[in-house]
Amino acid sequence: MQFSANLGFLWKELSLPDAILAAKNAGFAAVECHWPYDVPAEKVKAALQETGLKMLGLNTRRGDTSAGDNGLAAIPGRVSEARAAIEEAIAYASEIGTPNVHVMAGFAQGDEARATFLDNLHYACELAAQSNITILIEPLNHYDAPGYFLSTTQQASDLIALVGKTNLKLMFDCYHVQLMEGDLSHRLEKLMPLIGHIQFASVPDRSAPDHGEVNYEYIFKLLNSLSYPKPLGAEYKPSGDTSASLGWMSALKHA
Ligand SMILES: O=C(O)C(=O)[C@@H](O)CO
Ligand SMILES: [Mg+2]
Repeated sequence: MQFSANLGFLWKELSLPDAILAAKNAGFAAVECHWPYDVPAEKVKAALQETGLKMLGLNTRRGDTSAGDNGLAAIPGRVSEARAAIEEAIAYASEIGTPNVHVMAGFAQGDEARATFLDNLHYACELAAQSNITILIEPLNHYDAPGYFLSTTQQASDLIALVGKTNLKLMFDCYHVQLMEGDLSHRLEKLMPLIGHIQFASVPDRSAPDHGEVNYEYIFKLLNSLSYPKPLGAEYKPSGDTSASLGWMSALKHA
């Protein structure tokens, strides 16, 4: 198994370029991040080149977080902001060689939100295809993100079918899926053709994946048996120093 360090949570105290170096030194095969926009893309690109790591994914900007925004793409009346965020994310990803962009839906419910999300996803997929980029959508759990538009894998599968683009995939975050739906093994097997990236953390406390209600040794063995080819995203919140939280890596690498 190979792992991707999610630098939105790991080595958060370091600048993004330094966090990339730390991930390399700790033995990660790749990195991913949340919102890299405060760092010029050339600096991130230089760190990726120096380490030989790929940045597997990044997110669209969330909007005005001080006003509570958590994404824009499903919010009726904010289409031009949502599309600007999509354009910015695709341009940044394309500059640093990132293959996936997670388009964040935001807090909204109902038919108008769904229609808005579908239109914006269509727009994002067409634009991303020009740079060979995949668009990801990620169901988030109701405890951390109450009222978020996208909360289940069923909803995500329906949206992917409706948009009908081969570069629209599911971000299967085991942490969120376990909290909302459980049945991880069957869901991973069933949804494998739709999955663009997988993330993990302990459940329910979202820290290192060496305790809690999910047995990741079992899950990673299953992914191996399904020949899942990509690094798995370690997106957890270390309870202290990131480097001291990595005991799980050697234990799970050979799952
Ligand atoms: O919270 C998560 O899980 C993520 O993957 C973020 O990128 C989006 O909030
Ligand atoms: Mg996630």
